[in-house]
Amino acid sequence: EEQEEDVLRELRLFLRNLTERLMLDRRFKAFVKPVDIEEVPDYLMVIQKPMDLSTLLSNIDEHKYVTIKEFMSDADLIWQNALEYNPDSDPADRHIRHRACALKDTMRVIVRDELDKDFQRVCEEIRESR
Ligand SMILES: COC(=O)N1C[C@@H]2C[C@@H]3O[C@]2(Cc2nccnc23)C1
Repeated sequence: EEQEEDVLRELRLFLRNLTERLMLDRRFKAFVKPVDIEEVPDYLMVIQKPMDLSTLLSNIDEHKYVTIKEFMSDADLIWQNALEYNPDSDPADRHIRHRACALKDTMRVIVRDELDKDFQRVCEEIRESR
């Protein structure tokens, strides 16, 4: 019903604002666009489900997410993939893992501090009703 679409519109506004803030943070530059498969030819041999902030933004606009949990499942792929593909002790790998951990923590803190718990529950009820 219309009230449900009002709720989902507000969720999309929150998710776009969150994603755009992450995209503007220079620590997360490596996560803004998909890893370039021409530059990194073995990437898809290691990573089954690539994800990046621009793809998250497209998914939001395509109404893919009805709950914060669904969004976070995709968003978590970004830092999980980075930890998996860059596991070595060399400085470059350690640097991107550090940024991946900062992305994980930053997302969670913003959601905890800024997404109302009752609003989250309403979104879950909509998902369960569909
Ligand atoms: C989220 O980003 C990543 O997981 N990576 C891993 C790739 C390995 C290394 O850094 C990345 C891009 C790149 N391009 C050219 C040569 N080497 C690299 C970014």
